[in-house]
Amino acid sequence: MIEFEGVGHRYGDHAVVDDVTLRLTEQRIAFVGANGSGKSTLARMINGLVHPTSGRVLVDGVDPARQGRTIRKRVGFVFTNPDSQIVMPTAGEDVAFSLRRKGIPAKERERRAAEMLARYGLAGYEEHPAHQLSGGQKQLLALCSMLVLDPDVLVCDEPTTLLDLRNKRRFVDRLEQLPQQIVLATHDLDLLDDFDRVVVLDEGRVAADDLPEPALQYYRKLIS
Ligand SMILES: Nc1ncnc2c1ncn2[C@@H]1O[C@H](COP(=O)(O)OP(=O)(O)OP(=O)(O)O)[C@@H](O)[C@H]1O
Repeated sequence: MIEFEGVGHRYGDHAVVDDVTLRLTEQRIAFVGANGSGKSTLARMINGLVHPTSGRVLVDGVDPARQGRTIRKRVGFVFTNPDSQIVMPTAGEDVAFSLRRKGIPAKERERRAAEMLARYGLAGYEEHPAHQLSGGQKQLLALCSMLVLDPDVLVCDEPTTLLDLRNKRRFVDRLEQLPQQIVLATHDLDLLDDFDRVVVLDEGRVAADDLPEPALQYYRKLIS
């Protein structure tokens, strides 16, 4: 369970998140809101990339602001731009690199990397230069490199912005099949029909928190 308890965040005098209290127990949760409404800031707090300036966040009782290393083993984060996440020259090496601290022999790391790539539509791409993959393939590679670590929770910050419509759909279909709890910050409202819960943010506050249909209806009115 992910808990936000009276969470606020300020940059200087500017409050970008203001008194957010949420208990997130559902499997598929989305944060939506206008540009600058605080989606990324909240999402980043779940794995300790950003710390609250007031209140606290707990993930299964662990505070990411205090136990960042522990939390990052349990919470995987997929960024908007996969180039910021891809660190190795080839796709296979990139996925295998994630496993470097697990004490797994090199051959087994390679095998697991190939298996993960195959599962996400990148079979045979082990030797492919990672930076020559298409935008959509890079998104999938970033996802593979995260999922190979088998996190409990997956936080995705606008992971579909570089994808065409078909790949957006595919990406979200794949997310939906995962056993992990997923928190997705997104502007792609059409992808959220099957989500369990949509939290609408407005100027750093929770403006609506509901099933996708009523929450998105509220949001569309808010921005019209
Ligand atoms: N490092 C920073 N320093 C100062 N202000 C920041 C910093 N990071 C974010 N902000 C501000 O915090 C506010 C919320 O930003 P955030 O990225 O959480 O919004 P968002 O809802 O994810 O927006 P978008 O949809 O544009 O990605 C914005 O006004 C942004 O300018």
